[in-house]
Amino acid sequence: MSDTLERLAAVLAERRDADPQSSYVAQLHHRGLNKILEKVGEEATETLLAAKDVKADDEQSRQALVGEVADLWFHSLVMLSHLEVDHRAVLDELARRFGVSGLDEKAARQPSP
Ligand SMILES: N=c1c2ncn([C@@H]3O[C@H](COP(=O)(O)OP(=O)(O)OP(=O)(O)O)[C@@H](O)[C@H]3O)c2ncn1[C@@H]1O[C@H](COP(=O)(O)O)[C@@H](O)[C@H]1O
Repeated sequence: MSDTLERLAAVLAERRDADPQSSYVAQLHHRGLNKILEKVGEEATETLLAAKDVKADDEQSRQALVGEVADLWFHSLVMLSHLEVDHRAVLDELARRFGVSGLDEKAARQPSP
């Protein structure tokens, strides 16, 4: 997965200066942050709707969710690239959190009564 992310992130970076007529990603960069955020929001909503439709014995509904999450991850990567935030910082943050229980992390954040 990480290799695919690396390769995709490299393409997204190249597209920052590409011709919007010939590339969807260049078109998004050209249209600007608001358009990119609109797409992220749209894909997040489509992900929620697809997730609600998943049925255990229905492979088609599971694949539909996979497709929507791929759209969401893709547009989130375009957003990071547009803002020049290195996607590896997100991977590093997940690695930093690895093994730290969400419950323990939350308890450490809350002031004791
Ligand atoms: N992974 C993707 C990818 N996933 C989804 N999409 C596009 O994202 C869009 C999804 O938006 P919608 O379904 O809402 O489609 P739409 O209604 O046409 O979108 P809007 O008119 O609202 O903008 C579609 O056009 C998809 O083709 C992607 N476009 C590109 N990539 C990757 O990015 C690379 C560079 O793409 P280009 O910049 O187009 O060469 C490609 O080689 C791929 O690896």
